[in-house]
Amino acid sequence: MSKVTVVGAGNVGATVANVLAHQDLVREVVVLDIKGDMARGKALDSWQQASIDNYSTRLTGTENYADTADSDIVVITAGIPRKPGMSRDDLISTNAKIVTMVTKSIMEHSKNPIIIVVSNPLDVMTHAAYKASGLDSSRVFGMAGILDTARYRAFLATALDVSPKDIQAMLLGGHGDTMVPLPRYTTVSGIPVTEMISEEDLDAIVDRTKKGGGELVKLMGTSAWYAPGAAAAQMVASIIRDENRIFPCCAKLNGEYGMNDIFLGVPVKLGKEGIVDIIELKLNEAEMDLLNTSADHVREVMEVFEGLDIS
Ligand SMILES: NC(=O)C1=CN([C@@H]2O[C@H](COP(=O)(O)OP(=O)(O)OC[C@H]3O[C@@H](n4cnc5c(N)ncnc54)[C@H](O)[C@@H]3O)[C@@H](O)[C@H]2O)C=CC1
Ligand SMILES: O=C([O-])CC(=O)C(=O)O
Repeated sequence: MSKVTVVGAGNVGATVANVLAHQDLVREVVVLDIKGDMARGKALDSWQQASIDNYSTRLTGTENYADTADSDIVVITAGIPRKPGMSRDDLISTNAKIVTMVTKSIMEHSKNPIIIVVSNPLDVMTHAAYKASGLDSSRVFGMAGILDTARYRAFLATALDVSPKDIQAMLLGGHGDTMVPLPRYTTVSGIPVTEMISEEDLDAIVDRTKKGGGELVKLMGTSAWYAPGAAAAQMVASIIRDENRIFPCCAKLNGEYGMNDIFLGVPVKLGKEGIVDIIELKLNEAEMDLLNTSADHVREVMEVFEGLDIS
C-alpha cells in the first residue's frame, strides 16, 4: 500500500494530507482539487516541511484525475462546509453532486480503491460514494465516529482533569445531533466513567458532544479541520498497517442492529481490505431507541438524496 489520494485541498483535505505525511506511512499522497493551484500549493508547502519534521512521504497537488491512478486509498473531503445557522443536511444538494462526480472520476483511474468519505452530510454522502463507485461496502465508509468520540473524550478529559489518552469511548448513529454517545461503553483507564462523574455532568457532556460540530462552526464561521483531518488519517493508518483497530465509522449495515441498506455509525474493525468486521454491541432498550431515532433521521436525509437530480 503506498498511494493515497485526498480529494479536496481545503481545510480538512489539506490537514489529512499533512497529518498522513507526518505519519510517514505511505510513499505518495496526491491532493486533488478543482482549484489545482491551491492543491499544488498546499502539497508543496507540506513537502517542504518534510526535512524539518523528518518524513519521506511525497506530496503532490493536481486537478487532474489521471494523477490519482492506482490509488490504494482515497479520502473524499470535496464539498462545501456549513456556515453558522446551517445544519449539515443543508449541504446535501451541492455535496451530493460533488461526491458522486468525484467518486466516478476516481473510479476511472483506480480499480479497487478503499474510499473514506468525509464530506457532509456524512452518512448520506458515504451512501452516494458507495453507489457511484460500485465497490463492495467493505471498501466504502465514512469518517465521523472517531471525531465525535474524540470530542467526547476531550470534554471528559477537561471535566475529570485527566489525559484524553486514558479515555476509551464508543458512539453510534448518524453524524448529526442525533448521534448516540454511549456512557455504558466509556471507561477511564478501565474504570467505568459513571464511577467518576455525576449523571448530570455526564449528560451535559453527551449533549455538548452531539452539538460539537456546531459549536465550532459558531466560533469560526466554518467547520472544524484539525481533529477531522487527524481522524481520517487515523483510519488510513489502520488500513495501511493492517492493524484491525476498532473505530466507530459510518458503514453500510447488512442486518446488523436489525437494519439493512443504511449507512450509519457503528464499531468496525479496519484492516488492509477495509472493513473486516462490524461489531454488534448488546444495546439496552434505551440505547436501541436512540439508535433507531438516529437511523430514522438518516433515512429522512436519504429520501432527500433519492429525490435529487444528480446527473
Ligand atoms: N465527517 C466529518 O466529521 C466532517 C466533515 N466535514 C465536511 O468536509 C467537507 C470539507 O470541509 P472543509 O475542508 O472545511 O471545506 P473547504 O471549503 O475548506 O474545502 C473544500 C474543498 O473542496 C473543493 N472542491 C469543491 N468541489 C470539488 C470538486 N468537484 N472536486 C474537487 N474538489 C472540490 C473546494 O475547492 C475546496 O478546496 C465539508 O462538506 C464539511 O462539512 C468537515 C469536518 C468534519
Ligand atoms: O460540523 C460540521 O459541519 C462539520 C462536521 O461534521 C464536524 O465538525 O463534526
